[in-house]
Amino acid sequence: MTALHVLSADLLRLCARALGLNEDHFDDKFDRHVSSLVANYYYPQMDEPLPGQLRRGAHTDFGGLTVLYQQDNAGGLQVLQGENAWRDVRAIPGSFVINIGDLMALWTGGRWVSTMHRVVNPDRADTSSRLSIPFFFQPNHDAVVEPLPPLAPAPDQQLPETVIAGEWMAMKTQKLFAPAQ
Ligand SMILES: O=C(O)CCC(=O)C(=O)O
Ligand SMILES: [Fe+2]
Repeated sequence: MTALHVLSADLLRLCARALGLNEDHFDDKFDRHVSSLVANYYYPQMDEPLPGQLRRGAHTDFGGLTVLYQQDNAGGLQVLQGENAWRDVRAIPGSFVINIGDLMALWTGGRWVSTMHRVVNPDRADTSSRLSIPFFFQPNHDAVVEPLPPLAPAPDQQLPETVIAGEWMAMKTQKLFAPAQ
């Protein structure tokens, strides 16, 4: 957990530099970060999935950045490229996948995209399980998140103007666990 935090903090400094900011720009937004390390275990699919059922439905991650380990050679993770092209993200041994989360997207006025991703079902003959371990690097609960000057929201983005990080994450979590309509 410490190593993941150190890595994420390094990535955040790189993000700040890439945005033309001082590298410590995000420090006071993450000095009481509420990050989590999660293990996703996907059971072997012995029965045929229901129509439209995925191993993991399409979503964006809620927070700042995600550092994702996925089990070597398991496959299944896909990211949305453009409007409707899903692209496989193969596991490269010894590497992590880094996702931009909703709050980082908001900081950049939508110029950096909060990656829509999903996990598709294996072939019917493939009854292996799958493991992934994301580290969700989440800002302080009370961090105010809004587009960084001079990054006004890009006109084609449907992003809120400003959010409190904790409120945003609570709202997204509630939606995630809400019964299907
Ligand atoms: O299992 C994966 O590769 C992705 C997991 C994921 O997207 C998540 O936990 O938010
Ligand atoms: Fe995710």
